[in-house]
Amino acid sequence: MTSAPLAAVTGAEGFIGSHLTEALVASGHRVRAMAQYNSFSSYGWLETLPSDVLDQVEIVLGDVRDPGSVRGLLDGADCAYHLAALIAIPYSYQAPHSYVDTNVTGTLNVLEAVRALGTPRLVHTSTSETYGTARTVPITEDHPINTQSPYAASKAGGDRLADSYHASFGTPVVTLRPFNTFGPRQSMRAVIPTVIGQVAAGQRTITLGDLRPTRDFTFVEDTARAFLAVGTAAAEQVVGRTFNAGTGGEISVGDLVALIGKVMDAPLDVQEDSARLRPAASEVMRLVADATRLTTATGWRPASTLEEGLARTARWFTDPANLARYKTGIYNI
Ligand SMILES: C[C@H]1O[C@H](OP(=O)(O)OP(=O)(O)OC[C@H]2O[C@@H](n3cnc4c(=O)[nH]c(N)nc43)[C@H](O)[C@@H]2O)[C@@H](O)[C@@H](O)C1=O
Repeated sequence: MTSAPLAAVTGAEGFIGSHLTEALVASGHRVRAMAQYNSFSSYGWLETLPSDVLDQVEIVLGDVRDPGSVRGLLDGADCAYHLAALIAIPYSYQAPHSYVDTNVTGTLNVLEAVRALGTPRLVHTSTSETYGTARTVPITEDHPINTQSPYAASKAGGDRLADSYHASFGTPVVTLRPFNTFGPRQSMRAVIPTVIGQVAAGQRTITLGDLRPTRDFTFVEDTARAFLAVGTAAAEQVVGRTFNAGTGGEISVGDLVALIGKVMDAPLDVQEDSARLRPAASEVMRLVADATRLTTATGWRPASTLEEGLARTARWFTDPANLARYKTGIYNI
């Protein structure tokens, strides 16, 4: 009897990582999940997954900045999914060294472990932010890279390392470039949970930063399925390639607020807080995915409309049990 394939996941305790862990288990994988040690001794969102999922998950403490723990995580894995990253764009203006340590050196450590161990496949996580403000929409993978924040630069640095390892050593890496992912368990600092939280608290005037940027908001279960699709597709379809993952839909932040109001049955006004504005040349004004390459190679298509995803997200964030978890602070990852 052959045992279930083993997937090693960095960042498994985070927002997208925890959904990917569930999707991997549902599709018959065992998961070895790296959780970062912190003084709360928490395994982040992994702790909240149902026990029939956790039965298939081995949690190991580690940190992508530590080459030894990355190697231990990947040892014997059939596929590695590298999602651990610092992700908040505004904080990257304050602490750029931390972003390079985790997002660039951390990725280098994963690539080195894959090379040393001969891991059959690595799925590396990029971001739509690497494109900067779109010159043409929808954005294909051939769009120029234009990094407008230290965060985007650190992610592009990891992407370039991944490309160079494929070219130099034949490392079997696939790069997935998710557009704005949202859903249950997202950090309360992201725009959709911010608005839902304000509405749930009874506010009808919503205070945000810039209302003009447009984004392609993609429901987290669709993003998780995109990871699984590139992790399991035939090697010749995906290895050495970069794939956008997004719906192709476009909505401004201002119109998004109105849509959340519709979904939550609460007519909303919106006001701008200048303290929340990003430096003007750093804000990415337009991001919309062309995911044709991913659909052609793997058959992936988004299953949720924005409205359906928002409704599920609003239901989750208005459940007091879920909100209470954020009060500890340790789930804000
Ligand atoms: C793809 C990308 O996705 C995420 O980055 P994000 O785009 O910052 O995500 P978000 O959903 O919080 O913002 C969407 C838009 O909304 C604008 N916006 C206005 N006013 C507020 C506001 O008050 N709060 C927030 N959070 N955003 C605001 C903000 O300026 C931006 O234009 C990260 O996961 C990142 O890791 C990543 O890679």
